[in-house]
Amino acid sequence: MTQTLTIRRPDDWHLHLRDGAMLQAVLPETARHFGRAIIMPNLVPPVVTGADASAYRDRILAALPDTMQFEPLMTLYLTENTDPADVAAAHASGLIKAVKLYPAGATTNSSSGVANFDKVRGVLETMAEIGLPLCVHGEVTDAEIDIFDREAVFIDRILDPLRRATPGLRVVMEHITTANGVDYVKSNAADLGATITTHHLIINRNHILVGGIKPHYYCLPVAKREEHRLALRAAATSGDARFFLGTDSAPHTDPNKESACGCAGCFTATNTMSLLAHVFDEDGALDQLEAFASLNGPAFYGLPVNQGTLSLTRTEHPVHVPEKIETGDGPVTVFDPGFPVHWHVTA
Ligand SMILES: NC(=O)N[C@@H](CC(=O)O)C(=O)O
Ligand SMILES: [Zn+2]
Ligand SMILES: [Zn+2]
Repeated sequence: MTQTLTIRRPDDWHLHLRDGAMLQAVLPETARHFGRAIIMPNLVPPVVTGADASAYRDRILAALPDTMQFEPLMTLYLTENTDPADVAAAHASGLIKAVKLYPAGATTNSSSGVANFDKVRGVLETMAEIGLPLCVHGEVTDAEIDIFDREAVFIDRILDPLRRATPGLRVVMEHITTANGVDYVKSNAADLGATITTHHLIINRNHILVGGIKPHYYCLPVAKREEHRLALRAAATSGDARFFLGTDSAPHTDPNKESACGCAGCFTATNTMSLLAHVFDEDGALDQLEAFASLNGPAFYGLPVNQGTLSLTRTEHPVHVPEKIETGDGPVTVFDPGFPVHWHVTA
């Protein structure tokens, strides 16, 4: 049976575009379907100042094919030396839409992140005053904390005290992976939101480890138990405006993933919208896909929804997705859900 769904053009509220040859190759994969994306600043070296963000934005727009329309929403990488005045100026000019907090050492390219939270208090207070959201990679890095507990411990030890110390600060918990994250968002007011990735709606930790290790399913925060995946699905498909799509599409070349010390990150830009339609269809929630992918994010960030629409059609034959995309840095494997997907992006 053929079935069609038309939604407002979606946005991606957490995206890694990288730079140079990788940027050139992955940008069209997102711009084909998405109107805007929050661009993660974890380049090497990171995007720290307004001047860095302006130059990176120019490189993104230069890499955008003429036939495509896409607006990069820039962010700054919070360091212990970040200048509140520079942040305020970059926000006032419209250049940046958020600041990103990486606990030092938590994930890919996070060595310049925050270790001593007292050092960023001034920036956070400025952000609360001007209404600029803080996007948070929510994992503690303490060696003695089990990697599967790092998100839950972060909420208790870092995030909740930080929010209490900075009233009015708007926070997005990025790529939540646990029921603890879902519950924490739900138990708070509208100044707290969360992004959920496509892959965390599909895989649990068994997918990574059972029957042989699957490097292309390894990302941070690492996928958790099935009960957590189900909590994420319930949140994403609920229509609750505090939950919205952030794919965390994070390209790494195959040699860097398929190695003795493989990089963290799943590349989902190519097939995210097909996968989401599949997931929402499976849960009988197709009518909530637009809220999750196209409406809730702009509402949180105080931006208008996109003009234009995206249509998806369910057909008898499954979608063909390339196994890899070629980049100037080497091949990048596209996330494979491990089941056939029948929802095609058709317009
Ligand atoms: N999610 C990941 O596993 N990796 C991201 C970093 C991040 O979002 O934590 C990356 O930049 O590769
Ligand atoms: Zn992260
Ligand atoms: Zn990310």
